[in-house]
Amino acid sequence: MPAIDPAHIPAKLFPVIDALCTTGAEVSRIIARGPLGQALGAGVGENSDGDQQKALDVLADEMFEAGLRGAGVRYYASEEQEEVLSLVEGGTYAVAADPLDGSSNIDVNVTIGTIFSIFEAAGDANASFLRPASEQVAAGYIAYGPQCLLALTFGEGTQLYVLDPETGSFALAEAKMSLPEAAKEFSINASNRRHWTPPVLAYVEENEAGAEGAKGRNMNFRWVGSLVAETHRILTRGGTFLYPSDARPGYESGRLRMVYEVAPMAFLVEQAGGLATDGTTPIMALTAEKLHERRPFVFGSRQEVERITELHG
Ligand SMILES: O=P(O)(O)OC[C@H]1O[C@](O)(COP(=O)(O)O)[C@@H](O)[C@@H]1O
Ligand SMILES: [Mg+2]
Ligand SMILES: [Mg+2]
Repeated sequence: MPAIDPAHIPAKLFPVIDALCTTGAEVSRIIARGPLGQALGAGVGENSDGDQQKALDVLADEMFEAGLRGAGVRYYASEEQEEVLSLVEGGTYAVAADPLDGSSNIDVNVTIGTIFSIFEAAGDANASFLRPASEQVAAGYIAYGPQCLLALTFGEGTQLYVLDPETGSFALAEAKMSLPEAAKEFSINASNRRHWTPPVLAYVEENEAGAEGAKGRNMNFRWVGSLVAETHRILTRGGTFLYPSDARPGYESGRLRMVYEVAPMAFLVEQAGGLATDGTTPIMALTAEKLHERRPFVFGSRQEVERITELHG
């Protein structure tokens, strides 16, 4: 039995998507065993961005690399690897991944995930990924939460699948996700308030003023610390997410990485009817210049993202 219902997946891409799902289901089983298995949240080193690596970051990276190699993928770029890995000579696709997103939540049983972006392989390893986000042929995330979910796009809407624990295969739950145009919730790491730029502070203050302010309605606040969980909530019931640039050293372009976090999430969000920008410019119009480069990231309900752009004007 394939690891995902093939009905809505382009045939050419099916082996790659099936490998991502097979691996995702295995990662999900390891996470579900938690402390009964190996110490998933233990620190084991540092990645090229200087982030601490947890045991599960490294394990998930190895598992996705092996799965994609088995599916004939040409190039694999990962948050956990300094350089692009060449997997299978002559392979058609290049896959970038954040194998384990939300590492700080591994030990506390809060939703974590895997994010991936797929391009057709280009002339060389780096050129396969350093290109406009609009050239992605597919993107998705797997959310390891109360349910194990997969959101997936091929540029014709965003599909939602759920891993059926009875069969071990992802089944279609929603053929076309639709992100509400108006938002009732916003998400930003509020502990960085003193470092924000004036437009970001102005947006948050508008939300805080609620019904008594210019906005004329109340906004609720949420911060999980897992981009995958945050994106899934916003795709489901609307909202906005901001990880802007701020005045901390090293945060000139925010925290999130363009190639394997920002670009794939932007593709999924826009295909569900939302907007995704760096504060002003649509992410899908941007091109990464370096594999691990960061980008300020703002996405979510259309009306809110437009308001944030206006405040930056
Ligand atoms: O530490 P902060 O500022 O809350 O940042 C949280 C953000 O960092 C991330 O955890 C980065 O991802 P990784 O766990 O893959 O490094 C995002 O999932 C999340 O949105
Ligand atoms: Mg991440
Ligand atoms: Mg990660």
